[in-house]
Amino acid sequence: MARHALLSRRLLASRPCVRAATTTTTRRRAFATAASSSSSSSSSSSSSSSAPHPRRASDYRVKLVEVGPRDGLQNEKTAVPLPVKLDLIDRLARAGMTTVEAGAFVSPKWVPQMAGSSEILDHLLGRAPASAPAGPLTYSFLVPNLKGLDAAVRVLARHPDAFTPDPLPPTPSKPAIELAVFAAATESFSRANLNCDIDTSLARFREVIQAAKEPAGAALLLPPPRRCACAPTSRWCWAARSRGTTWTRTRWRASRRRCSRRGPTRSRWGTRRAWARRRGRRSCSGAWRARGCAPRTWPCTSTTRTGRRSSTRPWRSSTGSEPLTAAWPGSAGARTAPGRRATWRPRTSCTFWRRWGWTPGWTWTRWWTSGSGSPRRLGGGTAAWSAGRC
Ligand SMILES: CC(C)(COP(=O)([O-])OP(=O)([O-])OC[C@H]1O[C@@H](n2cnc3c(N)ncnc32)[C@H](O)[C@@H]1OP(=O)([O-])[O-])[C@@H](O)C(=O)NCCC(=O)NCCSC(=O)C[C@@](C)(O)CC(=O)[O-]
Repeated sequence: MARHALLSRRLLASRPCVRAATTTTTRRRAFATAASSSSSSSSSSSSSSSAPHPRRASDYRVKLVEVGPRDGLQNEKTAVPLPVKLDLIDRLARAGMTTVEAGAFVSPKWVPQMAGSSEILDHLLGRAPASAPAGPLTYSFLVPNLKGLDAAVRVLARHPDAFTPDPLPPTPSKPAIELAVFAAATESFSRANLNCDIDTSLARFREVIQAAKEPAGAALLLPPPRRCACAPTSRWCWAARSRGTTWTRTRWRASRRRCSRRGPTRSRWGTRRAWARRRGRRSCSGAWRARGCAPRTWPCTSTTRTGRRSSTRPWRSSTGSEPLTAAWPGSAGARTAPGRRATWRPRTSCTFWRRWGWTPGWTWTRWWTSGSGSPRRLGGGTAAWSAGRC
């Protein structure tokens, strides 16, 4: 499944007018990282090939974001009833996920499956604490523009005391709510996905963030970028990054023109590498830094060994200046969609993280026993979905 990854930044919804010190600090740190790296990349000095940044244990933090209820279900052709979606979200929480992307405040004409995201957020905030999942949770929702932000803030304003304001950690009875804006790295995907070009989507990005800073209404803060990745050719980007390719704003623009003009025609790894070599082996991570975001999450969406090896490359070669977090879509949700294979089977994911010394905080057994992965055990089961009985 050819997946384009998207840049998305996380907006944390917090109680109206509560400012989040940690997020601001983190935000400064994230932008400082971005600023310092963009200044170093613009000087295109060889400083980047200087001694790698000493690794710290904290650099090996991996935050797994389960996006199944959004990315997995948004592709469903038949309408998935609200109880089934809520059941999936709760089962993923019981499986030990700490951040679950539960919906998207987008146009129902574009993504009909996400039409009920307001109800989902309403339910998650309005239910009795007794029925809340066992552990602290962050629920994340995509927001593409002001209209989506407005819809989300309306729900949040109805439950001002039902969620934990940033930067306080979520508690079992008070989840954290995260709103993510997202843009694409290629013009074609931006038009297909957001009906606008990248610059317009980034302008919308800016509008949403400025609106979020309005004193009135829920204070939405811009925390460090949560998800940042590259064009369809991201795998060769990671390879180039590991060779310490530096990046300048002009190079990024030139490469983006090339990227948007001609991506690799075939998806074979070798072709992409040759394509990348002919085009100067650009690394996208510097490009995103040049745009003011430090790559924090590399979606691992490849099931091939090459893909897995290349997706670990940034972690091996990372200067350690920013903790990388990993998000991979649909490990649970995609399996739940009948007939659709997960981009990464959860068992593979578990083994993969353990091999790299990370503990994903959930186990394959807990995931499976929670029933997140078997359509038959969700809500009324697949048959009910197709029959629309639920
Ligand atoms: C962004 C828009 C809305 C622009 O779409 P547009 O048509 O340019 O927007 P518009 O302003 O012209 O509005 C068109 C209609 O949508 C309504 N509208 C406008 N905005 C909203 C909103 N926020 N919520 C609800 N309704 C909205 C608006 O009110 C209007 O309704 P009408 O007046 O015609 O009745 C549209 O392109 C859209 O919704 N796109 C969907 C994007 C999306 O959700 N894509 C899937 C997620 S990204 C993904 O899956 C990849 C990822 C992240 O998973 C990465 C990976 O997997 O690797």
